[in-house]
Amino acid sequence: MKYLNSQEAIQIDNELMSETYKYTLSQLMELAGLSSSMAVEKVFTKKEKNVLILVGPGNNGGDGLVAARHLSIFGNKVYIHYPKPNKNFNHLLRQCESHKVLILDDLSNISVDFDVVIDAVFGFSFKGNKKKSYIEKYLTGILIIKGDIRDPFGKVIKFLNFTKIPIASIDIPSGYDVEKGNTDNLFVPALLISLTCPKLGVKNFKGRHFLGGRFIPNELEVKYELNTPSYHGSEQIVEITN
Ligand SMILES: NC(=O)C1=CN([C@@H]2O[C@H](COP(=O)(O)OP(=O)(O)OC[C@H]3O[C@@H](n4cnc5c(N)ncnc54)[C@H](O)[C@@H]3O)[C@@H](O)[C@H]2O)[C@@H](O)CC1
Ligand SMILES: [K+]
Repeated sequence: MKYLNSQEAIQIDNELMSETYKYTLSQLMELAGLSSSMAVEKVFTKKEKNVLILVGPGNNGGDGLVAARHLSIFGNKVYIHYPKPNKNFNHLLRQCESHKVLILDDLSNISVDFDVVIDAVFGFSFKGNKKKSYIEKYLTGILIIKGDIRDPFGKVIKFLNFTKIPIASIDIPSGYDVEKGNTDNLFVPALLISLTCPKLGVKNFKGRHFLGGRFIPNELEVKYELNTPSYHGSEQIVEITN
């Protein structure tokens, strides 16, 4: 199967929503979030789990909001930490609320015993700024997160780095370089749900790895030589084995 570079991931996303293929973002996000929630259910089999979802500012965060709704509908107790709400996704937030998803404002003082934390902070549009963080290291002598992640998300990635709760990442672990991967020695998730196709940065990922987002027309599959594994029957996810 092909592993996408950042340019290809953006290009395929744009093509899906072009005049040729006419998908809307809402449709793609619904399928991305649904498949992510199904992979979490498959791997974390406990009933009525406590699930925490860390929601970022872009479309990866939107996938997280959709997953939150489905996981709640599946019978879990779902909380979201959503420090910078995106007004484009107000409808998704309202749907979460109406499906009893709770909002957790503060990550520093958690009283719930979570079974899994879902990383829906950044996807394929994450940009680190190495130069600035190396200057900071030179000035302070300390380098905790080298990727220069702007707050409030610096704190969220720090939480992922230190937590003992198993992590499930949507599309790519947040803070990883989309092409070079975990160059900053960040957390390693137990589960990864790649959408469309995995990104180059997770080529050496060793945990449970699923492909989701079953929306690629065959013409695009052929054009980009994706060679994705076949989904079975009505399944929305397929496990990738190395
Ligand atoms: N075709 C696909 O595969 C689909 C992808 N979707 C999702 O969309 C994601 C890509 O979404 P977007 O392009 O909106 O971008 P992301 O969700 O990857 O993140 C962009 C946001 O992160 C912020 N950001 C980037 N670098 C930062 C830094 N160093 N510090 C702080 N903030 C930073 C940006 O300001 C922007 O708000 C994919 O990874 C996937 O999860 C789905 O929603 C729909 C279909
Ligand atoms: K992510």
